[in-house]
Amino acid sequence: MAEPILQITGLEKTYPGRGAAPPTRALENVDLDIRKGEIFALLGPNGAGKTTLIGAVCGLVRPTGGTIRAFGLDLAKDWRKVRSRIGLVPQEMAVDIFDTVERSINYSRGLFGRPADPARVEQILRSLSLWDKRDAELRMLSGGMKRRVLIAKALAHDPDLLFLDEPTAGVDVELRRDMWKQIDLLRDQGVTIILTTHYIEEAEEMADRVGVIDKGRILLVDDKDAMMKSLGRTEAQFALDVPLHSIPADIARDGLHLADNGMTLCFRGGDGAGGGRESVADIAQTLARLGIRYSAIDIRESSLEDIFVNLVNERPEIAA
Ligand SMILES: Nc1ncnc2c1ncn2[C@@H]1O[C@H](COP(=O)(O)OP(=O)(O)OP(=O)(O)O)[C@@H](O)[C@H]1O
Repeated sequence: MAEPILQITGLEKTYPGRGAAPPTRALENVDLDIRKGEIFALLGPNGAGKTTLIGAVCGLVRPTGGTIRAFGLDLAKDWRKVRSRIGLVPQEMAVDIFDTVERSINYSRGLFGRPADPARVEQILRSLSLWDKRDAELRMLSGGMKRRVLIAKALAHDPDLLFLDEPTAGVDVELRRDMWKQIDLLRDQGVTIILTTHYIEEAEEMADRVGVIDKGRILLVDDKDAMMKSLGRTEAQFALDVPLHSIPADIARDGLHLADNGMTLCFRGGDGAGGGRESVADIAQTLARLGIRYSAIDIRESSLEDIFVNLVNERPEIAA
């Protein structure tokens, strides 16, 4: 197999403690390979280490251990070459706010050694609906427009690897749609994309692979579809007409319990590949045969969000 576009091995980051605060081990022995051209979603709760991981690859955070290789180069040795091929859309703007939109995009392009290319810059600005604002000072822009500028700045030097840190947190629907259009376009151009998101449905829709990180450790990395198949579950709730005091032996199985004082029969099980639905059909038929009536069945397949929450919650605490 071709060498991954990004190869992270044994990455460690411990932030030193300040005053009475102890040091924080933000990344613990992180191994991660990113394939060329994929969209990889990194999911994790607040403080999991997502921004630290991105920061380490983008040179904003100095790792305390491990190695990072990108494009076949060692980041520690060929820092400039590697960084010139990486784009980063950070969570917040940390730029000269008196600059104009166009100047700041041109600056970003020049920063990574790309020759001036007004046509390309115009294309980027137009694709993000920023062309009309090109002469506006950044400080005059709305929050949403600032986010668009951050994306434009990250794209200005045509990176091969793009990081988006919480790209759609707090943005309006229109910007979110534009953002995903952009990401689709970039994917078609062969750009590799790594994003962190709290909107798990977006990862579900867009990502090829998903990694779950919690407390500085990677818990799981898998193809999204495979993950949803192997960890997905079917959930069903039967709203009973008359309460049951116990589960009849004929339908007894793992994942079945009563709730609402016996008024709801709940099932959770299956394999995310249809097995759960068969069980639900079987339960429904048996209830009918036993003359146990119900007014409704509420059935749903678990989402990536459920899988993520379960993974993070089920993880045993690591002894300090
Ligand atoms: N500069 C810093 N100094 C000390 N501790 C830090 C620093 N930056 C982050 N941390 C700590 O490192 C841990 C990981 O933080 P990080 O920002 O990487 O998490 P995250 O997954 O990006 O969280 P969020 O989803 O809230 O952005 C947290 O415990 C955080 O408090």
